[in-house]
Amino acid sequence: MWCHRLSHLQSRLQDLLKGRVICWALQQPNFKNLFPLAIRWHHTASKSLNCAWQQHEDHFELQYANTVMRFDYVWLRDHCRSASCYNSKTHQRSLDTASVDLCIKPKTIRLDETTLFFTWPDGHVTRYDLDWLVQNSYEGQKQKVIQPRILWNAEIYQQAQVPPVDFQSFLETNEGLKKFLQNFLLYGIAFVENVPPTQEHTEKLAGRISLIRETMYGRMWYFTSDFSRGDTAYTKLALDRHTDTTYFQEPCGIQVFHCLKHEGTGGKTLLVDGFYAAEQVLQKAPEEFELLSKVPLKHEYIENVGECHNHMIGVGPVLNIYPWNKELYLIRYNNYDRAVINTVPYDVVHRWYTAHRTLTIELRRPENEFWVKLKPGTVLFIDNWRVLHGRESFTGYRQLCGCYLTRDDVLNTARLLGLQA
Ligand SMILES: C[N+](C)(C)CCCC[C@H](N)C(=O)O
Ligand SMILES: O=C(O)CCC(=O)C(=O)O
Ligand SMILES: [Fe+2]
Repeated sequence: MWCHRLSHLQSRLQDLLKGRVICWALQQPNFKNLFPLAIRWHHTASKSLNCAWQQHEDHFELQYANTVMRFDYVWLRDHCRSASCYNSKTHQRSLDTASVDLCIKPKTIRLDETTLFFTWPDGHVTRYDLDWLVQNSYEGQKQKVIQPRILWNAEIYQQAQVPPVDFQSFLETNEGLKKFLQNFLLYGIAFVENVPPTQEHTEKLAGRISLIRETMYGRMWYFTSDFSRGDTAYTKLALDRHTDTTYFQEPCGIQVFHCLKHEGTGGKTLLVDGFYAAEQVLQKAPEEFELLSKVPLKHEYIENVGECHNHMIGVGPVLNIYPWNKELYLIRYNNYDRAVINTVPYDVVHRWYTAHRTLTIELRRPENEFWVKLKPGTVLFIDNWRVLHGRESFTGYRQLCGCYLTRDDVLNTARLLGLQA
């Protein structure tokens, strides 16, 4: 199962390398071979509809829209959309699933046009629209594109010439906002220009797409190299590529940076697409990719500076993938904040270090590094679940403001504007 998925991803790496949009949908297995030939199928009267179904002992099988689907009877009863089972105003289930007999089977099944009618033993009737079943079945879902992304290295990103969105159009038009979010979803980074260089305007910008995620650093943060907090970010030192807040159970979804002032040298920002690097690992060493996605580790933040006392711990693997389709959705990579490894037995930990090295080599390839000098007026949004950031050491006075955003609310805004997220 795992190997099947890996080879499928590998075969599309050529596309990735060219920086094209990729789809993460699984290949559909050939169900035809799974069934004996002597099955009595119910076919639709109209040939054009091209639908066939049959009632098995423990499941219902449907062929429609070039998809072979199998449904469990409890699942079917649980997804009844009748007025007594489902509130279509609130989109919430009213049916108590625990009241459904786990051995339930329909008494009768009938098809009328494009609607299936199931009559259950107690006389309750459920209707299913055929298209609804295709869209909501496991098999139908697997064929869907999940999140279109353009994985990038420096050249791919620069050649794409993604235009920054103007402050006014971002704030005042849905087109501007949508364009911005589209770029953000595709690349994991996006820029807004001509922003008045103040904390208030940065906050206004953030509020347009999401809720600000308040953390122990505050709601909006505003920092210089004064070591006011117990973290290297508050110094002039260089910071290697990393994602932030790896020590939260759910790392912050989005990071917003606005450089309000810099009188000095250095201080360029480094950006690296973590998903691009992970794909390289998947291609070159699939078993290492798998290990990085399976071994949980702790990250930790211990602070005792002045009035600030914090101790945060987050546990999870470096690569987080959805179990049902193996889509990578979150990279947790911060070598500064990685805690003592005590969740991994000795015979696995060495292989883990090897896998971590492979990923680090990919993340550090100069061709994967996109460097940019942040200037007052330009606000950078970073998908902290995908793109790593870092900075060059610097001299002089440098002032950065920004905030974290809740990921759910950014995606909510994107969906409301009609984007796939
Ligand atoms: C952005 N801001 C300056 C507020 C916080 C910096 C947090 C730094 C921490 N080591 C981490 O990577 O999470
Ligand atoms: O100073 C910078 O440019 C970024 C520092 C950093 O990594 C952070 O604040 O999360
Ligand atoms: Fe950071």
